[in-house]
Amino acid sequence: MSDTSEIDPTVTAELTRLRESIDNIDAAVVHMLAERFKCTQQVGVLKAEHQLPPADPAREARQIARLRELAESAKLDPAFAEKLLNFIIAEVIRHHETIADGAR
Ligand SMILES: O=C(O)C(=O)C[C@]1(C(=O)O)C=C[C@@H](O)C=C1
Repeated sequence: MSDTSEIDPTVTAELTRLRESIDNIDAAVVHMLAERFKCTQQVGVLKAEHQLPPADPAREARQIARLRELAESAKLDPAFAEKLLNFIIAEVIRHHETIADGAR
């Protein structure tokens, strides 16, 4: 059923409306992530300047616990929220390591 001419126009309109919201949300996610990475880049510079380790497992544990609680109250799968945060943090640590390598 890939031929849209066979789909009920009210269904197509509803699908379009929902996809417009999805596109707006995806744009917001990209902008929020860009802001987050701007902050973490500054953290990376600060850590490199003061010879602090790129990763802070204790901080991560607090972030994960907090995010899992937020996810639960928002009816989002806490395991998914944890995986997403870990994915983002792994990238941040990679950036921190690159900054630290450049400072040596
Ligand atoms: O808060 C820090 O120390 C950071 O470097 C930021 C951040 C994060 O992305 O939130 C990344 C790496 C650390 O292990 C913990 C948290």
